[in-house]
Amino acid sequence: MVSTVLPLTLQDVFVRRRGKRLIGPVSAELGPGGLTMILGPNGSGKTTLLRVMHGVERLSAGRITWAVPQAEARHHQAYVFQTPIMLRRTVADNLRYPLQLVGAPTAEITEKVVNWGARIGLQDRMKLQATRLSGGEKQKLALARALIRNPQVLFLDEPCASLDGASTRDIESLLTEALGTGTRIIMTTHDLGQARRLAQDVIFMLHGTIREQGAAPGIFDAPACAELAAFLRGDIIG
Ligand SMILES: Nc1ncnc2c1ncn2[C@@H]1O[C@H](COP(=O)(O)OP(=O)(O)OP(=O)(O)O)[C@@H](O)[C@H]1O
Repeated sequence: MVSTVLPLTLQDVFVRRRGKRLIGPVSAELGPGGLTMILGPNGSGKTTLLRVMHGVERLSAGRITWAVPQAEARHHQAYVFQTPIMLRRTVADNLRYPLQLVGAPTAEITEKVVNWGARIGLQDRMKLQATRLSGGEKQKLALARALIRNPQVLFLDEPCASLDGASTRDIESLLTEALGTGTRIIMTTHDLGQARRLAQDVIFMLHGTIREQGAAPGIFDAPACAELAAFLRGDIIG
């Protein structure tokens, strides 16, 4: 897949709510390809930054631009929340829904739903209410529902929080496959092992600003700032 929506550029972005600065100033450019991991302590602004990039957080100042108009860029993005939101419908219907929204042909929908149901190991539970799945199964379904439309850019907010090792491995496999087909991934995690396994580059947030940014694995082995070094050691910072 060749990305047409990237690069994504943030220029002096601020988000303020009720007199409090959540993030800012933040400037960054994200080019095509690869996985950017946003790291930082609780409250450092990771989720806010992700939501800003996805265009669902109102800016107080600054600019966000894509290579195409923002409305068009939105069509090529998907966002997976930390707590997966299931439609109160069957597993198959959850997979079908994003394809129906874009008016995909019925034969294509059927084929993709069967294919993705099998890829996430739910082929025997396609008629089960999605709300009855386990946490790990729900998160895999949420990810499949995001990937089924083959987005150019995928945002994920802590997709493996509170999942066990097996579910985390399954999710990471799906992400690696998506990367292989050209999907640009931007995500947050508190799991430093996962960050090292997946990241091609890192944005380290502290107090609402990007404190450090750089390519992996170098940034893990030789962080420039003391705060990132401490964070990677597992020290409590912030
Ligand atoms: N709508 C809002 N109004 C006021 N404050 C908010 C709002 N949304 C977020 N915040 C605050 O902004 C700060 C950044 O929040 P954010 O969720 O982006 O951090 P985070 O790095 O993702 O944290 P965590 O690791 O705990 O998920 C926090 O102090 C949070 O309480």
